[in-house]
Amino acid sequence: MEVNMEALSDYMRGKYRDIQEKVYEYFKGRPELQTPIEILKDDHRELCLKQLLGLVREAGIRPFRFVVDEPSKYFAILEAVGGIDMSLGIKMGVQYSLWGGSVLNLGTKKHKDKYFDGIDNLDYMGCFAMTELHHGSNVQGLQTVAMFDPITDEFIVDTPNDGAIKWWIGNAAVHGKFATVFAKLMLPSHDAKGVTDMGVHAFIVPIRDMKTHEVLPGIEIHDCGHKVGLNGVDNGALRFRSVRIPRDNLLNRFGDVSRDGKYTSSLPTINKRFAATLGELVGGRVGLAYSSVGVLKIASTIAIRYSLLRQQFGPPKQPEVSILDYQSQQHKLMPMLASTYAFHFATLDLVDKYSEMKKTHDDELVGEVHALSAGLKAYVTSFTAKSISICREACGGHGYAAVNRFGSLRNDHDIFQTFEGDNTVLLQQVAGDLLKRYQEKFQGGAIAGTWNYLRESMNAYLSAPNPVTARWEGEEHLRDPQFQLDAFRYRTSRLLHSAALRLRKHSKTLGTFGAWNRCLNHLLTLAESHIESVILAKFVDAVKSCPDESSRAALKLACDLYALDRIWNDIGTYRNVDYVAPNKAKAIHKLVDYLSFQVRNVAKELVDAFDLPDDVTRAPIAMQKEAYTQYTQQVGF
Ligand SMILES: Cc1cc2nc3c(=O)[nH]c(=O)nc-3n(C[C@H](O)[C@H](O)[C@H](O)COP(=O)(O)OP(=O)(O)OC[C@H]3O[C@@H](n4cnc5c(N)ncnc54)[C@H](O)[C@@H]3O)c2cc1C
Repeated sequence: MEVNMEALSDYMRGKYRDIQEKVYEYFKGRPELQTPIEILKDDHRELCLKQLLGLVREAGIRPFRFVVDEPSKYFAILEAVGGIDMSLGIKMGVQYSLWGGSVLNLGTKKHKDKYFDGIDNLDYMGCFAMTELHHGSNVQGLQTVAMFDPITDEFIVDTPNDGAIKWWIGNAAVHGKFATVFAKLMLPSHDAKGVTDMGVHAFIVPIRDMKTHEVLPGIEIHDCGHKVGLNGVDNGALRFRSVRIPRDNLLNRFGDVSRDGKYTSSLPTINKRFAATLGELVGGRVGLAYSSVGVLKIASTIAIRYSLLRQQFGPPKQPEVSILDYQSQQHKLMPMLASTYAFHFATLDLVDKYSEMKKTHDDELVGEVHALSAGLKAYVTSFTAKSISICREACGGHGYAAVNRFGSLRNDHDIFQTFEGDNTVLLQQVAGDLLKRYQEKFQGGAIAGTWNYLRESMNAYLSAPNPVTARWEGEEHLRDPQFQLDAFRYRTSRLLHSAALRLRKHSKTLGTFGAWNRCLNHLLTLAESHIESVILAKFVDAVKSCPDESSRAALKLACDLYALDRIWNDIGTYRNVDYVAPNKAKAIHKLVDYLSFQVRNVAKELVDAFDLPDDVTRAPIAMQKEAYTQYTQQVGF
């Protein structure tokens, strides 16, 4: 199959390739800003700061203005910067999406006026201090307090016990001047308790002197130390002892305190305010899902370029064959390549939806972006984390040389599964959301947006599988997107329906919490199944919309492989309920192997279309010219 490379690259490029190229060009021209393979933690942190300063002050790329106004552009910069050094991507994310984003999204005009320029030009380096030693995922369990003092018109921020020490806070150990601190807002009251807890709010707390950079009185900061990866980011732990901040430092978009100590909010309950506050922070998740695809592109590009080059064994008296010609290598790498494409389109769509949500604040879209960002972040980052190890192994011994990148990619990316919401916790939000929609459906309500498909597939599920189609095994049928989508959706509907029944049954004896835990693995499978369905639907659309015929054909191969590989991975489920008869299961398996072989034949083109220059992939074994020579030179020959 001949693929029109220009057309395919164009289709994949997206609107913001120019700014990504500007990032690549800048770092190409500044070799002293390249992160060396071996670097000490403290040097890495300083280098990472220099990289960020260079990007903003020298290259003139100012990401902050895009955080709210043009998020797609912001995420494109984030992806490119992450390709330079993932620590840089995360440091930039801490500065602009977390610290900056909290000021813009949780604060009001007075905060924007006061802090925007300093955050933008990096004079005001800042932190996002949510996690505590004892509480990460359970944000409502945070214990830091901010007590209002009506006499001085200030809040007094305190760490009441060791468990409440803020932990893991990016930019805190060395560079941060400010922190957005999440704390329980306490107001003095006239009842027996003497205080009222208004729930978790965000406050701007200066942590270092603007001129001397000394840590301010009442604040104690320690370094969280050397980490498994991302050592260019200075994560620190903070303790507050009666630190006074002006009342104005409360980020007061969702709740405010007046001069005389009265609390006002447009939202009626602590839970609603908490949900609104956390809801404003989904941008971080969108960014991680999107950047994780960027990492997967780099890892799969290195592994596939090398697998095309590398030759081992062959038929007797004939030249050796490329290792990508082995079925086992195709099995490791081709479904991964297909998934990378699938995730590319799904996360681009998420970014578009997020940008739209930021403009319209439409309620339906807000709900959709929340569930989708949680699901995609969890699903994609888990997949990428596993894939990097597969890539390393697929490249044999040379995959283990640090210069070929898999070690740092794996170590730096690993934590994507945990921060901005632990994946297991996020998937539960997706499952909870699906159950809510399910109940709404049975109460006669409408199912819209991403969940739309459940309307039909739930009905299909509730009637028995069709014994005739269960036997259809022709390639045309198996490659029909309708069959693939129906199969994915059938599985989700089945898991959803059975989860709802099981939860109802167990909650009678175990209560809601106990029943949820009893069904937890089932619920996680449900969430993953839903996300896979959403991803497939986006991929199918992307194939259809591709204007160039040859690119469309290559994408269709990848899409079919993505779909059938997933069905094959879960074939037990389909067989158990006779959705797929034995002959069909066998045909699916054969077709997955055949499609892997077909995708192998366009693997070079599919990888090239990611358009990652050699100075971004950087692994010598994956250079597009003279890879072996560059590799030997690397070690000194
Ligand atoms: C490098 C790094 C940088 C970070 N940067 C920041 C930062 O700048 N600011 C900030 O505020 N925080 C930051 N964090 C903290 C990060 O957000 C938290 O680590 C994350 O939210 C997870 O919380 P936890 O570590 O307490 O994990 P836990 O919640 O304790 O999770 C531990 C395990 O328990 C499981 N678990 C927890 N709850 C459930 C449940 N309900 N059901 C099933 N399983 C469950 C999880 O799946 C996980 O496997 C950072 C962390 C790291 C490591």
